[in-house]
Amino acid sequence: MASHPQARPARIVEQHRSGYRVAEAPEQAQPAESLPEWQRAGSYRKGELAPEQRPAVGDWVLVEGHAPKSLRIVALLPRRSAIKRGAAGEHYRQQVIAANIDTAFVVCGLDADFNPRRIERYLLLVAGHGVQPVVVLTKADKDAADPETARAQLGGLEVPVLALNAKDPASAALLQPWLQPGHSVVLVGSSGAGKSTLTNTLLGIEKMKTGAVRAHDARGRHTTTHRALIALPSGACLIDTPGMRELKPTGEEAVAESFSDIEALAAQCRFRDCRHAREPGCAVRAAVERGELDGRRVANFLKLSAEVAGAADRLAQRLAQKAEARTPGKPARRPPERPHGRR
Ligand SMILES: Nc1nc2c(ncn2[C@@H]2O[C@H](COP(=O)(O)OP(=O)(O)OP(=O)(O)O)[C@@H](O)[C@H]2O)c(=O)[nH]1
Ligand SMILES: [Zn+2]
Repeated sequence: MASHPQARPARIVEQHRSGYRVAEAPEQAQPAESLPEWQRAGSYRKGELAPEQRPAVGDWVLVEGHAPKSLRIVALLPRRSAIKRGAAGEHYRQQVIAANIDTAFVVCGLDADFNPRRIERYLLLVAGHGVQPVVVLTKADKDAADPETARAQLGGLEVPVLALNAKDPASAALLQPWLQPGHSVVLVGSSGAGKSTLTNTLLGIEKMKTGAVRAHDARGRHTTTHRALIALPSGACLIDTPGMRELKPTGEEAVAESFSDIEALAAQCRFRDCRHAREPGCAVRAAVERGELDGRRVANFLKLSAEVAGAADRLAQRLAQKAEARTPGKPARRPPERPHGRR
């Protein structure tokens, strides 16, 4: 504020390829011009602003001027929390899904789309930084829905698991504890899970387009195409996101927190570096054999741990390269013949 005395705070409510929409009050979304360094989309090269350093939906910014002609963003304010994933592609990159979030609803249908392993992956990505995850199982009204079996398959989770009919306001009212005034909630989940249906029900009007799902696998058709922050009548802010096909970790996730049941058992394994495969005295495998722990959850824990460790290595490499590029007196680009990783 000191460097922009005329500026006013506003929140990013939509992010498009062509730019941002910001709001200074509910229902007041306006297109705003952004800083030139945020507009250079496309390939992220060394020295350029990384995608996670640009504003995302939910971010607070400072704006000057007035819509429709001269409203412009002059600064990005520090984030309280951010939900991120690893971006698709060869180079290490992060993508911010939503910023300044209190709660993440991980939405999954109680139909052919129900997949406990995918829910575990979502939970791993959204947890941490003060974001509280809640599993929301939709389509509980369908004949084939079996919330109790679904809950049993999610055994071990230490997060609330709710089953509801996203089309029914009375049923969606189960979510009210997380939709208090001033709270920000993001909806994540695969296409067709019912995120837009839930948004419309909570809003009381058909604001978001919803799509029919394919009968054979209950997958949706990616009806939602961009992220948007919506002010709910309850006073909460809700961010709907398009279904994500790929959910890569960034390397910053706390696997131990998402799988605290397995971590607690692992502390009792005979070997401290037990990989819970064939080692004698493995407490994790013993729990699986006693039927107290789902072997598929353990397999997913090992898979996700390896993915997070791999991403963490790539992140460390990127940070080292950046630090080197910033060292004064050194050329920003290394000659190609220098051996990789040397400082
Ligand atoms: N019976 C029933 N149908 C639901 C429920 N939730 C969603 N549906 C239906 O499932 C289909 C997909 O719902 P959407 O809300 O479009 O799904 P989405 O998660 O927003 O999907 P994307 O926008 O593609 O990411 C629609 O036909 C909804 O009517 C529910 O709780 N009960
Ligand atoms: Zn073990």
